[in-house]
Amino acid sequence: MSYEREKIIAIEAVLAATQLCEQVRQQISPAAIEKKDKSPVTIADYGSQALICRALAEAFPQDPVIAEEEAAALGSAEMKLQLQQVTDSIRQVIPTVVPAEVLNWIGHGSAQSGDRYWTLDPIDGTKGFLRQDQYAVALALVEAGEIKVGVLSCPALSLNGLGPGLLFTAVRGEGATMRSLENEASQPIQVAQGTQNLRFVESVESGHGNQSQQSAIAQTVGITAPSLRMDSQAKYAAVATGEAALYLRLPSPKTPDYREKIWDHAAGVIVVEEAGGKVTDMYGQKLDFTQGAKLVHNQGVIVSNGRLHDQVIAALAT
Ligand SMILES: Nc1ncnc2c1ncn2[C@@H]1O[C@H](COP(=O)(O)O)[C@@H](OP(=O)(O)O)[C@H]1O
Ligand SMILES: [Mg+2]
Ligand SMILES: [Mg+2]
Ligand SMILES: [Mg+2]
Repeated sequence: MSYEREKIIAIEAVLAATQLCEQVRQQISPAAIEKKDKSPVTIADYGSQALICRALAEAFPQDPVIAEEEAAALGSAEMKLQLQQVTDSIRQVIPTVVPAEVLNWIGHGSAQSGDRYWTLDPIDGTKGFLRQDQYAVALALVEAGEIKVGVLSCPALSLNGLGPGLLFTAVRGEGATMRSLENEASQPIQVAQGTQNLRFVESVESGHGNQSQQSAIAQTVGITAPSLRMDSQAKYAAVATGEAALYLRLPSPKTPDYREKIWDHAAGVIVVEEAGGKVTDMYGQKLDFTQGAKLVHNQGVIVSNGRLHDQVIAALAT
């Protein structure tokens, strides 16, 4: 089966959402709203989710969407001003939009499961976005547990003389490509083949991983360079393009029972796999995208150029 239409709609939606995020980031310094779990969210997270969910609902009305943000949080009485700000940010794209529609579109992303579903992170790396650092807009299509399409926009990323602002796309069996956000011309990407750029990437946020264990494992497999710390799924892009050989995300000792969210990985995983790399959990198991919003059967995420993978899993087992 061809996924051409899915790819085109996903790219168009992610580009529109990226533009909204960049406008929010550049016009005003984005303010953080605190969610129930104490993590931050912004006007741009909600605006991005609304735009992408609207596009998916229109093009693929049967497809469930499992997205990060919740309409109920933005729809409460004390959030009236923020809902208006989200609506205003969307008005630049859809002049007639009203707040109730915005809430409906965001709510379209509240699916819990599906055999064929989309998963969306409207802004991945919200903490990076707030620091004017790396962030991503990440959208993927999953069918029967297999990621089929991934679109990953990294508005603050520069690589190989392109950017800032890169878009990564992958379709299962068709390879992965990269282009600048401004220019449609795309080029195939590949993970590092030899020993060039023998370094690893990890989160900026120390609470999203185990940095001391990550350094120790990297050293065990022969990586002596200090880590490149980056917010968001831009880390997957770094491995997919050969900028880094490895991305390590081991469970934080502060949150040992944390389970990774599917939208934090799906788009990045297919981009790396189609660029020739490998992704598993810390035990070498495939990430299981059949269990709803969380990767309940997996812990830790190891992303590599393939060549280093078995060594890393072996080092973690000792
Ligand atoms: N204790 C934890 N361990 C691992 N990931 C966590 C975490 N708490 C939050 N996260 C996730 O880490 C993501 C950011 O990853 P990174 O640190 O690689 O930039 C967040 O995505 P959002 O920013 O979309 O909320 C959030 O889902
Ligand atoms: Mg979040
Ligand atoms: Mg995220
Ligand atoms: Mg997010």
